[in-house]
Amino acid sequence: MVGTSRMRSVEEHLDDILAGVRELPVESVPLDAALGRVLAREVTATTAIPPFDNSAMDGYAVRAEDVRGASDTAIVSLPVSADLPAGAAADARLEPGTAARIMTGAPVPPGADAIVPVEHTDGGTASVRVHREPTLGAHVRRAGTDLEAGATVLPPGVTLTSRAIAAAASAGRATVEVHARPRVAVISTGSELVPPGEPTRRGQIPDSNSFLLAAAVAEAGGAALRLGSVADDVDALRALLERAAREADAIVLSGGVSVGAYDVVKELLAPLGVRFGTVRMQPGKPQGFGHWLDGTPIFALPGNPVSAAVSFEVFVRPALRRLQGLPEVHRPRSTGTAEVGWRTPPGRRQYIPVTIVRDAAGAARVRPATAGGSGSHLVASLALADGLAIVDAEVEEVCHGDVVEVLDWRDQPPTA
Ligand SMILES: Nc1nc2c(c(=O)[nH]1)N[C@H]1C(S)=C(S)[C@@H](COP(=O)(O)OP(=O)(O)OC[C@H]3O[C@@H](n4cnc5c(N)ncnc54)[C@H](O)[C@@H]3O)O[C@H]1N2
Ligand code: MOO
Repeated sequence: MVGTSRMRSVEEHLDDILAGVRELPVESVPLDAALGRVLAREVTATTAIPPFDNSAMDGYAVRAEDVRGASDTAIVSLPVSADLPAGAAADARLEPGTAARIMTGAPVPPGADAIVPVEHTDGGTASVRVHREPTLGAHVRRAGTDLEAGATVLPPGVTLTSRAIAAAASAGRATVEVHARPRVAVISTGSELVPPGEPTRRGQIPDSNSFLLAAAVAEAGGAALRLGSVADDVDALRALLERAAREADAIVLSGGVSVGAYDVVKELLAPLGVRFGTVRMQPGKPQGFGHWLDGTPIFALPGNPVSAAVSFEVFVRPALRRLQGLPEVHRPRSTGTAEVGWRTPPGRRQYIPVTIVRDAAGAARVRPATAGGSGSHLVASLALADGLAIVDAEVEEVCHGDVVEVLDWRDQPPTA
C-alpha cells in the first residue's frame, strides 16, 4: 500500500499497478481493422505458401533437358503446347519436346523443370525459339518455400503491422484473434482549467493534460475517451467517473493528488480504497492508483504537465501494454552522453526531458529540452523533447560528459 509516510520506489508502485490490471478479452477482427492490434492467438498457414509451384518470370515452361545447349548460335525451337496466364487452373503435364507459354505467378505444369524468360526467346505463340539455356529449376518458385502448410505465420504477442497483416492474408486468414483495444477515459481536474482556445481570465489556464493523455493513450495502442476537465467539485467528478467506468476499461485522471486543500480526487477516491502516496521520482512524486467500485483501474496522476507526461510513460503506458497482452511492457532503454551538466533532486530518481542527437554510429548525446531544467510546469518546451534521461536517486549532479540512461520516445513507435 502506498503510505503517506514513506516514499515508495518507482518499481514498487509499478508492480502494484501491473498486479492490478488484467489482459483484456480476445476478439476476432477482420484484417482491415487489424492494424496496430496485438495478436492473441497464433496465425498458422492454411496451405503451403506459395500454395503451388509457380513461375517467377513471364516466359516458357520447359523441360531443361529439351533446351540444353541453346544459344544464339544453337537456337532450339519447340512447339507451344499450352498458354498459362496467372490464375490458370490447368494441370496437364508438359509433353516432352514442347514448351508452355507461362506468365509470372501461373502454376508450373507438372513435368516442366525450368522457366525460360521471354527475353531469351523470340516470344512465339505457336512455336518458340529459345536462344539461351536455363539452369535446372530456373525461375520456378517452389510450393512451401515461404512456409509449409500448418507452419506458424505470426506468433501471439506481435503487434500487427502492414507486413504482418499481409502475411495473415497470404496464409488464408480473413480475420485474426486480437486483444481488445483498451478504452481509456481521460479526465483533467482543476477549477483553473478552461478548454484550449477559450478566453482565460487571470488564474485560468488551458487544459493541456487531457489532450496530452488522450494522445498518449492512442500512441500506446488504446482508444481514448477524452472527457475534458472537471472543476474541483466532488459531485461533478463522481458523475464523470461513473460515466467513465461504464464506458472505459481504464481511467486516467490528472491533478488533485498532492496535499492541496482542494484535492478532490483524493477526497473522493481515497475512501474507495484508491491508494495515494509519494514515489521517489521527479517529476511525478504524488501518485494514486486503485479501482473504481466496479473494478475499473484508475490512475490518478499529478497535475503538473511534465509530471503527467512522465507518469504516463512510467506507469500508465506499461499498464496499457499489459491490457493489450503485449509481452514487453517497457520501452527499450539505452544510454547517452550529457552535452551539458544539470542538477538533480536529492533522493528521487530524475526523469528529465531531453533532446537526443545520434551520430552515424547511433551513439546519443543528450541535453535538457526544457529551458528551466526539470521544472514540472514547463509544458511548452516539453514539445522539444525527444525522450527522457533517467538519473539515479543517489546522483546529485550530472556533469558534462557523464553517461546517463536514456528512454527515446521515438523508439517503439505507436502501436497504431
Ligand atoms: N505543499 C506541497 N505542495 C505540492 C507538493 C508537495 O509535496 N507539497 N507537491 C508538488 C508536486 S511535486 C506536484 S507534481 C504537484 C501535484 O499537484 P496536483 O496533482 O494536486 O495537481 P494540481 O495542484 O491540480 O496542479 C498542479 C499544477 O498543474 C497545473 N495543471 C493541473 N491540471 C492541468 C491541466 N489539465 N492542464 C494544464 N495544467 C494543469 C495546475 O494549474 C498547477 O499549476 O503538487 C505540488 N505541490
Ligand atoms: O513531482 Mo512533481 O511531479 O515535481 O512535479
